[in-house]
Amino acid sequence: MQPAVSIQQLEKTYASGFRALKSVDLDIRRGEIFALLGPNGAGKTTLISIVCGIVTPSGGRVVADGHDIVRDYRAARQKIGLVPQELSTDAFESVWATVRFSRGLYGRPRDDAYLEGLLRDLSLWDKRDSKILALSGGMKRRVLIAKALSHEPTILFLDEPTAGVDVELRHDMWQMVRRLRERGVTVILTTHYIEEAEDMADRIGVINKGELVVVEDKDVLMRRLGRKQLTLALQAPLERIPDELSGLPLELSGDHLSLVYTFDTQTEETGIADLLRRLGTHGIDFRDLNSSESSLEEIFVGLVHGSEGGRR
Ligand SMILES: Nc1ncnc2c1ncn2[C@@H]1O[C@H](COP(=O)(O)OP(=O)(O)OP(=O)(O)O)[C@@H](O)[C@H]1O
Repeated sequence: MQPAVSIQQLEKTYASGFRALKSVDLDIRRGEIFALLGPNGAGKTTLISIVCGIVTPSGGRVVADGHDIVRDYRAARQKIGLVPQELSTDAFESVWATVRFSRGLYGRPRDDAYLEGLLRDLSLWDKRDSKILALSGGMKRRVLIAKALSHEPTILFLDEPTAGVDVELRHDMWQMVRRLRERGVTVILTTHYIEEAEDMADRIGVINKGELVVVEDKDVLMRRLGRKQLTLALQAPLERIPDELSGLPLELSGDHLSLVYTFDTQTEETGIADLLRRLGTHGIDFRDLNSSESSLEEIFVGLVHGSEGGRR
């Protein structure tokens, strides 16, 4: 099946000479929720701005729903909805006029029933006659989403959707994203909140300094890169790890009361049986043990550090 968005060798060097994207290749599958994760300045906004036709690429090619975003700009743009970080809309217009106008901009025929449903879904129906100017920040954000969906796009971009958003809106937003996916809409969101990607995404792409460091199914990413830690609560404080055990991935806690053993979830042999036997030989007794998995956050930090030395 043709991908919803196909990005090939995408390059962006700004007029300042800054290279914001370095040969990015990425296919977004139809109907998936894709999270583009990366620290500030990584190139997330640049990437989506190019796909949405706001920023001109310096090289490479992007095809959105079968349309080349440069050669076939209007057709491509009609398929795409963008919820930007900032509101740039006519403050003196009413909510209703704003979404109707927005739909018209993309050449879609008038469909008041669709727009009514959209505003109801976003709890904006009661505010339809209010001027944007008079709305609260959260309500303005909802208007941005309504505008982005006014022309029934098949691909929706959300740029940092929940930065500075209250819990209720965040909840409504995720419900809406799931509903959109059920209808076959592809959703691409950028975020630097790991939990957001962890909660929402089917796949995750990590971008750092203009390079796509990894693209993976969320579950696979967490499994592949996940590490586990086994913490042993000791019976008695241990002054230091015996030399014979120093080759193991073992750390003594600051209070000398627990040992932490780190192992890979991928390997067949965790080495735990061996560890426990050797601890026994050294007379190190423990009263409790528990294991924990690394979070996506730890994986992310590891990836970003790992890419710092150069290309992978
Ligand atoms: N018009 C511009 N001219 C020069 N450099 C720019 C321009 N726009 C962005 N940049 C630089 O490109 C880099 C990537 O910016 P971008 O906004 O794409 O990052 P981001 O990952 O979206 O970060 P954030 O989460 O902070 O929005 C940054 O270092 C930024 O300073």
